[in-house]
Amino acid sequence: MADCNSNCSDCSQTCSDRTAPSSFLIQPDESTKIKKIIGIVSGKGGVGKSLITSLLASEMAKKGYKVGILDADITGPSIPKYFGIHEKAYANNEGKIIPQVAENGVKIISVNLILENEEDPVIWRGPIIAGVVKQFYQDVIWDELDYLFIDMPPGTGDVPLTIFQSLPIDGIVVATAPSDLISMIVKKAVKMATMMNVDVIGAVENMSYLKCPDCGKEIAVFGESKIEEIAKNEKIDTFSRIPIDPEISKATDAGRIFDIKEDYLFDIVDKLEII
Ligand SMILES: Nc1ncnc2c1ncn2[C@@H]1O[C@H](COP(=O)(O)OP(=O)(O)OP(=O)(O)O)[C@@H](O)[C@H]1O
Repeated sequence: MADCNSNCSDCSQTCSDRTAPSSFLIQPDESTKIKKIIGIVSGKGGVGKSLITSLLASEMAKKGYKVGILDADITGPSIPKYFGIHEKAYANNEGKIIPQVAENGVKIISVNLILENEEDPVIWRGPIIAGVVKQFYQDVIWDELDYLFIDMPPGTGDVPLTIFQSLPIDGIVVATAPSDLISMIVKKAVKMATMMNVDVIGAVENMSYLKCPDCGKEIAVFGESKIEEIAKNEKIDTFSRIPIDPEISKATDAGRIFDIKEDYLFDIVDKLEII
């Protein structure tokens, strides 16, 4: 503009500087270089989002990538337990947080690594929780990562919204389970991502079936799989199914999720390599 004095506070013109939407994106520490940030979302808690996050991270680490997990499920953190981590994260001289590193090399930050007692409940209001998640991105020394997976809080509320607005998320993986209720709520999560201009990389149906150990027949314990229908309706081109597998509960209870041999998520993993 011809008569612009660069001081918007004493100018009433409606120029492009004033109308351009301001970005809420936050920056990580200057030593941090993250190539891809992937959120794992679910419309509803209890579908196995943390399991899917842990399996994806472990598969990518197995392929030789540098991987981190930011456990943003602040009120229900399960990631450290799945990787057998009980030590605390600590701060360096500059007050930056050093994440814990699992046996398979995956770097992890979670509220459970900073609470005095991992059984203590987190009774914080939304803005405080969102602030902690932002700190886990800004103030953690992640160094160089090929993939940072974010175990998002369930639902489409205040905290997931803040994460979508503040972190440069490259794509999401949607966690679901074979139930009508969950399928309906999944659509909300997908719509939220679309409204935030975030790509949906794929969907995973957890507890999709149980394989009979004697005859190999697939039993639809929680009802027939809905994943193909969801993928078609929501135009998601990649999906995987995880069965109910006693090896999974054994591995998570033992803190050794990286011992799971079956690559149930290979379709999603392949896609993550090319996005
Ligand atoms: N497919 C599965 N087979 C066997 N056990 C499973 C399976 N999925 C989840 N589990 C077990 O259920 C428990 C809860 O899983 P997980 O933490 O992933 O889900 P959640 O925290 O309830 O859900 P979300 O992370 O979506 O809020 C874990 O102990 C896990 O081992």
